[in-house]
Amino acid sequence: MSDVLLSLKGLTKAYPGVVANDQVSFDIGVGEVHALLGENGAGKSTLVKMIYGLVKPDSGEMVLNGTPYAPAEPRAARADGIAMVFQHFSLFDALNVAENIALGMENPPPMRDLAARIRAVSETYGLPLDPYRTVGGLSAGERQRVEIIRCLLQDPKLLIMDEPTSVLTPQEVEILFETLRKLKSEGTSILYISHKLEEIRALCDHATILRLGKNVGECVPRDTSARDMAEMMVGTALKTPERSGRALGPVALSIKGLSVAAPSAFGTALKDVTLTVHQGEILGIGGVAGNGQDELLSVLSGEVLCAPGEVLLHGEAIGHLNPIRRRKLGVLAAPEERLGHAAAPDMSLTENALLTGSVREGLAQGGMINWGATRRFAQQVIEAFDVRTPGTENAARSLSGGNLQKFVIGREVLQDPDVLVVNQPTWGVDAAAAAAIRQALLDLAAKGAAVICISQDLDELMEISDNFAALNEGRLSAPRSAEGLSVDEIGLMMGGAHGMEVAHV
Ligand SMILES: Nc1ncnc2c1ncn2[C@@H]1O[C@H](COP(=O)(O)OP(=O)(O)OP(=O)(O)O)[C@@H](O)[C@H]1O
Repeated sequence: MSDVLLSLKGLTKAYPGVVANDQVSFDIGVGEVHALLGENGAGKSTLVKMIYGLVKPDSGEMVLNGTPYAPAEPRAARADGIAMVFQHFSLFDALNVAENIALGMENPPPMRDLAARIRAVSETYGLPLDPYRTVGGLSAGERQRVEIIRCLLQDPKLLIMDEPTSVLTPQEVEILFETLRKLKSEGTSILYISHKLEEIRALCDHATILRLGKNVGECVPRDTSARDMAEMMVGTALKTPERSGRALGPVALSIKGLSVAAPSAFGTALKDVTLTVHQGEILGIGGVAGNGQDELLSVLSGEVLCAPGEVLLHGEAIGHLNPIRRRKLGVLAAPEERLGHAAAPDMSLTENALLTGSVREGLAQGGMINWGATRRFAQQVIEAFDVRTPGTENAARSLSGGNLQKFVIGREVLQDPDVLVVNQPTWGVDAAAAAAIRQALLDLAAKGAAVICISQDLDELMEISDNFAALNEGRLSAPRSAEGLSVDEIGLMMGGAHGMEVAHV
């Protein structure tokens, strides 16, 4: 094996009710792309937060380049050559790229010099980016480039990436991988967290697998099948979602020629959207993030209102009805942003269950909340969707990303919707849980519900959809039967790579 850059020895970190990392040890080599795999809640984020100085281990030690390493804060980690690109970007929409990058620097150089350095790094690493563009106008992939370039300006020895490809198109993933391969060839090590096992097989030299906070094995991804890796994470054999033959019923929900102005300066206007979904149908809607997905969900859920006849439910006009009134009629939605939109981070799971469940589950009557029933409903969601948490009174914020996602989807599915609209239902969810969520959507459709599944995961859409349409700059393509649709055809429906340039590394 190559020289060791970072050695983790017996790292342990406990939270109330759960040992997030239990005696985790492994080495990351110089110039190695090392994958960190594990189910939701296995402890991956906790581990990288310890490396990046955001969380202090209860016990154990780290050795960086032969020297004891115990960063008290991220600034210390950065000074020692550790950089991290987070799942959620922390950028200011109203500022330009260079200004955003300057904000994160201890001693930013004059703007012109910084812009020149950004240009140089972006050219060297094949990540085209104009330093003077306003961040609010950038696609998700371009925003990620800002974060990556911010890291590369520090000349890191170890770059940590948490789920970097979940916001990218297939073309953008290729560009990112070229960049990472170049970094590796220069001796930079990369610690790479992802649930996308085929991507790990294509990119990573080595993988460490965590289960319930423990290191349960290592493998060479190239020589291990995705299925075997998934089974190592879960400890049992994996089930592939099964779709039973379903006959589609009458039209459940429809929109005809709907145009809606952009909700904010950086939002997307919906343009002449026409959509029909039948009872028993899963309509998959693909597209690159930021092409009107949130806006479409808001129009369907009732967060954004329109003229009554612009949205029809079983032929009845509902465009003017707010989310509560639509819920009463059976139109439920689970938005993409789980912390802050789908769930209130500081509220308990019980309180979050009440937020969307009160109407259909009868949890509040005559102005009084029935907390017993609410708790039972939250518990039911936890059990049915295998949400790993100590209990219903835990704050939504304390759940790992994937577990909160399971809660958010489960909470809607269990309310027996007539029409369910979901956006990125398995975002950040591990393979086994993603399969369970997809199966739940298929089962719901099999019972006669109409499901609209907005997602950037094309494999997911192909696995569960009956019909497929793509959103591109607020326009929805005509739907096509998902059966036999090729990736190239889908790419064309999505409008290509959204102004992306091919990397010239
Ligand atoms: N701040 C916290 N307070 C309480 N519990 C926490 C906290 N952070 C993490 N945990 C718990 O520690 C465990 C490990 O969580 P972690 O976020 O590290 O998992 P993960 O492998 O990154 O999961 P995912 O793939 O879903 O992001 C989980 O059970 C989680 O609920």
